[in-house]
Amino acid sequence: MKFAVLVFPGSNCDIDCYKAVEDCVGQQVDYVWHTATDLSAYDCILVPGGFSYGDYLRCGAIARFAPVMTALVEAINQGKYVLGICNGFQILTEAGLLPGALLRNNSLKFRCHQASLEVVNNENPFMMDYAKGEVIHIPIAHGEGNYYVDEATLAELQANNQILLRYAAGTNPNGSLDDIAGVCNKQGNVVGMMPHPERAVHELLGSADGKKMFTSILKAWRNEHDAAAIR
Ligand SMILES: NC(=O)CC[C@H](N)C(=O)O
Repeated sequence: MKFAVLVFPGSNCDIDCYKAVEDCVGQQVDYVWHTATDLSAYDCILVPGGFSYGDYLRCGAIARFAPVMTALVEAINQGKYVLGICNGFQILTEAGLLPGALLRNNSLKFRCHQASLEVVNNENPFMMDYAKGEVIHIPIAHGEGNYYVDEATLAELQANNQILLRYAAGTNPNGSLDDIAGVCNKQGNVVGMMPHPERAVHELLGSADGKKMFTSILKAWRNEHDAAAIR
């Protein structure tokens, strides 16, 4: 399985994502610059956190126009796996690849601390190794993580089981609607989340709870490919 980590001017979690792939699943991984126009070599594309284009206009609002985004849409349409983390999540919503928008935290402060999350859906390919209802600890670090969707879209997300992660009851750090910390698209191959699983891949970092996102996606990819080989 081959991973890509997209790099925009201002990305600052690209190295963490790269190392997390190496450490958690030992698979091939490349950095892919925002000007790239071909992602056909990759099975899973990580859109890392940071401050792409300095967060000017709005977080993710400029990155969505980068040349690599056309290739990303193609990859998504081919069913490849995409995980947007923090600024990556913001970029995916700005690009219309995930529903909703990330508004300023209701505190108007940048929040940077360990967060407790509840696994809402473990049927998604990125979530298979977690148990449904499990509480996990993954850090957050954002100023604009306040997830918002209109009422009709929220009902759709709930009905389609597209909410993957919620902040544990009473711990919502940013005002997100319905305590939402992570969602997927209707097809399930595109996931966006504000917490940083790549920063929680070893006990030495304070938690290893993010590791299963990487092991899950490898397992999902292998299952899919074994099934294809049998057919
Ligand atoms: N860690 C991040 O990716 C931060 C995202 C964005 N710059 C924010 O502050 O909301």
